[in-house]
Parts: sequence; structure tokens; C-alpha cells
Amino acid sequence: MTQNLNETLRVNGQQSRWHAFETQDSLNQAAVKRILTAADGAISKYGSFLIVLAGGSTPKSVYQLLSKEQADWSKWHIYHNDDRCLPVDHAERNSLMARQAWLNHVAIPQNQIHDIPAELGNIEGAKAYTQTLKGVRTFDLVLLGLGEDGHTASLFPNQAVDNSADAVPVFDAPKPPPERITISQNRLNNTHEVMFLVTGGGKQQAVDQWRSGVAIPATLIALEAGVDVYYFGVSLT
Ligand SMILES: O=C1O[C@H](COP(=O)(O)O)[C@@H](O)[C@H](O)[C@H]1O
Repeated sequence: MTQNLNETLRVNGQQSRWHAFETQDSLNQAAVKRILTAADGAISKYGSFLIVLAGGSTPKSVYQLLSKEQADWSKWHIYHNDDRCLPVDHAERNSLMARQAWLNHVAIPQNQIHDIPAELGNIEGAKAYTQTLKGVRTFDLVLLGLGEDGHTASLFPNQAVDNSADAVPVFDAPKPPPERITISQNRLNNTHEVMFLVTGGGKQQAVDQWRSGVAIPATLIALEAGVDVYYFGVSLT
């Protein structure tokens, strides 16, 4: 039997809270609300808000909604969980998508938007981003997507987990392009909150694997506080 429900699950040492939405729009609105609430909380506590963005197509409509919001943008610091080794202006760059959908339209200071320099290639770009992350405190909120094969950020199935630096090169990614850069598992876990955005039937198999205890990469993200999964268009079995 399949159902849409809200529930908490514990598998492979990861606690995940699953939040069901009836429409893509209601999920997007809830995600925006959660991001703005996290920002207000972090700014009151630390004077700044450190958010790590997911790439791919799923978060684009959330970013478009954020571009229309009022917020204390001067206190926001933007990072990316991964990017693809392509020219800066390539349509498949995660940084370009986030800028076009959101960041170009709000007053976040440019020096607080930290793109991964993936155009340098995966080895040099990862070194440079590790330097960018040096001394950066615990992130406030990490947004993550879920690939059809269970990957998250650019942590792919059947690849060794590399925690040797805060940002690491990825080779032979099964989803193009093969060369990428990702924030490492350990650094992604160094955050106060995690929100996965999971939408569309293409993600059903990965969701089923996740929930039945298969150690897909999404389960590498395991905060003590648990992670939240906002979902639409998949069913929980
Ligand atoms: O390649 C990537 O894929 C995942 C999932 O992307 P989506 O298009 O299925 O939403 C994404 O989270 C990651 O940042 C990206 O580089």
C-alpha cells in the first residue's frame, strides 16, 4: 500500500522526518517559509545566515520564489553543495541556475555569494573551495536534492566517500558531467539543519531504497538533530 504521510524514520543511524505535500506549489511555499525562518533565527543568534544551496532542477522554483521575498539579505552568506566542471556560463552550472533564479535579484553582497570555481577543474576547484570554507562556522541550513540513483550533492553511489577536505573532487560521476566538485560528507553534516527537497516520480526508487535501509548516499547526511525531507509526487511504502 502507498500513502502520502508525515512520519519519522530511523534507518542506518539517520533520522529523517518526512513531510508530505499535496502540490508542488505548497511544497515550494513551505520550503521558502522554512528558509526564511532559519535565516531569522540564525541572524538573531549569530548576526549572519549561512545557507548551502542544492543544485539541479528541483530547487529552482523555490529560488524563484525567494527572489520575490523581503529579507535582511545583507546578512546572508551563500554556499553551494556541489557544482559541475563546466564553463561559468554553461546552462548546467548549479551556480548559474541559482544566480538567474534568485541571487541576481536580491541585495546579497557579491562577496557573500561563494560559487564553487568548478571551471578550474575538479582538483584545483576543490582546493580553492576548501580554502573558501576555511574558518567558516557551522552552516545554518543545508538544502539537498535527491538524484534518481540516490545521490545527493555530488556524493554518488558506489564511489568511495572522500572526507579528506571540506570540498573534494569527483571523478567519473554517473550523471554528466563526469567531473564535479562537492562539499564533503563531513562538512555537509556540520550544519544546524538539513532540508531535502524530493519531487517527482523519477525519485520513487531512490526513496524506496532510502526508506528500506539501503545505504544510498542521501543516508550519509545524518545529523544528530535529524534531517527533514519535503516530498511531493512520490509515495511512501
Ligand atoms: O546533479 C545534481 O543532481 C542532484 C539532483 O538534481 P535534480 O535535477 O534531480 O533536482 C542535485 O541535488 C545536485 O546538486 C546536482 O548537482
